[in-house]
Amino acid sequence: MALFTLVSGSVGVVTLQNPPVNALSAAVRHGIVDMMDKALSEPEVKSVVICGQNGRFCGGADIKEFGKNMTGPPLVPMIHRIESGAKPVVAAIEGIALGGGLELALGCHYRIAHSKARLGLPEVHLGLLPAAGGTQRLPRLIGVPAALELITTGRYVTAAEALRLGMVDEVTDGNTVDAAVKLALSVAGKSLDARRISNYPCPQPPGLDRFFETAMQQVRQSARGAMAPVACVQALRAAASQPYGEGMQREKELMDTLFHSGQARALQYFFFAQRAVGRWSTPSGSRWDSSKPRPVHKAAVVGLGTMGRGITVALAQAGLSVVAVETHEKQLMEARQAVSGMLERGAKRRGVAPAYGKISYSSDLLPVADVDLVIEAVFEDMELKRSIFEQLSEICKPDTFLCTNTSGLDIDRLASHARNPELVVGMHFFAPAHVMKLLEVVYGPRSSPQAVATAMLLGRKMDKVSVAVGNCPGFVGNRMLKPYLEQAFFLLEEGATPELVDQALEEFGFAMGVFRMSDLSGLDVGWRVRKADGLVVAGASTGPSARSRRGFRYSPLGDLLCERGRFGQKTGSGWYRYDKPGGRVAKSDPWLHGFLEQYRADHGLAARRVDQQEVLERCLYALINEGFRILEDGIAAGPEDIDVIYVLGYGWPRHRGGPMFYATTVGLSEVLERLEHHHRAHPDVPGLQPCRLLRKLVASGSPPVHSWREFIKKSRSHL
Ligand SMILES: CCCCCC/C=C/CC(=O)SCCNC(=O)CCNC(=O)[C@H](O)C(C)(C)COP(=O)(O)OP(=O)(O)OC[C@H]1O[C@@H](n2cnc3c(N)ncnc32)[C@H](O)[C@@H]1OP(=O)(O)O
Repeated sequence: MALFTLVSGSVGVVTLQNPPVNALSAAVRHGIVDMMDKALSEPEVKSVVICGQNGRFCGGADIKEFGKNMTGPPLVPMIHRIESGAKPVVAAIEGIALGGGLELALGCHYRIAHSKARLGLPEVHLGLLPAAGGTQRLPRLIGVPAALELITTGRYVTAAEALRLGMVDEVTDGNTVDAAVKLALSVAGKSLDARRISNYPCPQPPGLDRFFETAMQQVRQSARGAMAPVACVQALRAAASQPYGEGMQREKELMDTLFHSGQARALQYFFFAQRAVGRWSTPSGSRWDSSKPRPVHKAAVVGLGTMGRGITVALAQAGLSVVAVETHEKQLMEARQAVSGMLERGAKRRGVAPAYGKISYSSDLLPVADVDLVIEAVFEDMELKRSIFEQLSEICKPDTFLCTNTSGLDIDRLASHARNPELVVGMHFFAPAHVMKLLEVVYGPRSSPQAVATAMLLGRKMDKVSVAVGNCPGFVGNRMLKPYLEQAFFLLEEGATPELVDQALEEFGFAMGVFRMSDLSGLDVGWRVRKADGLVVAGASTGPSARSRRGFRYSPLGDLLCERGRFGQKTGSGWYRYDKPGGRVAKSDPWLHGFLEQYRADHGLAARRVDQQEVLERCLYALINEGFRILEDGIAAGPEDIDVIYVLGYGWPRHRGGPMFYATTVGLSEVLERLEHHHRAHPDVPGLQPCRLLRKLVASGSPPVHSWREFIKKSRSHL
């Protein structure tokens, strides 16, 4: 909806009304068209201001309408009517002007922004491009290179940057609508010829062809198979090389393809999934809307290794006072220096002062006595963590929340060493913790709803997407990683190479294949876990038991590399070789290939041809199958939780929506059939045995992903 009011006798103010973000739903578009007709036709109206209700200009097209039958006036002619009208129109931008909202503002003749407003064209994150003239007007206004950067990244800019770039005419700290009315009064009756952006020539970057070739190369490289960024470059190229009308036609053609694509569906699903995870629930009935978080003003981080440092920075940047504890003096000094550097770089990027003063450092635990919440981030060792929890229980206030950054240890066991087990939750961050968006909040059977709610909110404050998950070995992310890694090892035994497996996964869209990733994070991490699980048998053996544990197939390949000191990048060799310890560029390693051949010979394994499709099916479907088990077990409440964890924490390509969404695009019955096929070929691999929930979903006609939560709830008692 849109409201019309006449202000100061001659300014028509059109207010968009569609909480919470004044998205351009069909009703809003109808409202704008009607109110603009009124403003342009009524003689007493000399100029117009467009603004949004509740301090938010406009969040763009209504994403909830996509994928449905689109009705109502289309955006392009609506914006054209505003631009070509005879009366000056001023956009009063408060809060946000995003996507179609910014395109609407670009169709206005003047733009005033509040100093706290953010502007951007984020369509690329939804698998789209700004197709209401954004790709044609923005480069005409701010130049091709700046427009290209904003449109291909979807980055939001502050009002100050928008002013510098020339996107807005004025920035105000005061009342934006009042300032816009004042401007509207002053420009009434003046010529609009120089204010219609579509009439501007598009400034040509020098060496047009070369410029776009380079841009296209860079975008293709970072897009990892996503179509929208590529289409954005194509639309910008049309803006730079064709008249406005033809550019608009090209924009439309590109949008028509994107709008109906599977990638757009996946990315739009993911947009809502990131928000859905905030509405968490647990099997015991705790819920986001009935659990009140407690305020956290002061927090402590215990253990200042890589994770602890990142967590300290993220807490300080969120405005909390932090006590950072490291008992080894030398490491404390190093950590202090590293944290200061991270704060400085972060502050520079965000254009604010570094939050040095928020952090106090200590080599003992005593200063944590008055904090509201502690995050323990020491070495992944249950005994060590147990002893810290016991000490914290003595030192801290009785109501202090005790959180652990474990990536897989038993939260409930740790809680049993705390004075108040109900105040214990896991806060599993991902490295680097001040950068990565994901936080797994792990609740044990004794965690109170308030502890979960507090950790979830704290994560949001730290600019993370928090996902609540239940307690089990590996939680959600690492638990699903296990069958994925296992399949990759088995494929090597059967004839594949790390290069072949990684190439298949990277072409699928992963930032890194499984072996390059394993080299980066360190092979010793998994080795330690397998040792703790009693799976590692020292020394190479070739008997029938060498490749079997507890009656199931097991590959000792990772263990054998670790025994040889090949821990990955840090030691200069792992599944690949590197120039030096700490080197980053993975090179194919002839030693490794020889080692695999010898291994197969020792174990009587005949190498066979493994193709990319088999790599994807074995690795990804095994991972997805574990995802279904996690849903079945109630460890994650819905598929959105799993998908958010995998995209934000494990490099799953966003344009494929996450593993559970991806399964729906393949077809659940196809996933089931291929798992059955691979399980028949490898009956000693339980990870390939389709789980009951998957079978049940297929038997029920493969209902859409958004209905799984309800489906699981209803069928849990029968599973
Ligand atoms: C073939 C021709 C077709 C023509 C199609 C025309 C295409 C037009 C291009 C576009 O405009 S696409 C949309 C571009 N806009 C965006 O991508 C905005 C995305 N939103 C955000 O970045 C944030 O939501 C925000 C606006 C900055 C607000 O952030 P905040 O943290 O304050 O709140 P949220 O929890 O994110 O959102 C609150 C609530 O609002 C819902 N929502 C947000 N934006 C939209 C939107 N554009 N359409 C519909 N709904 C929106 C969001 O989902 C939350 O609701 P929920 O119920 O919790 O999910």
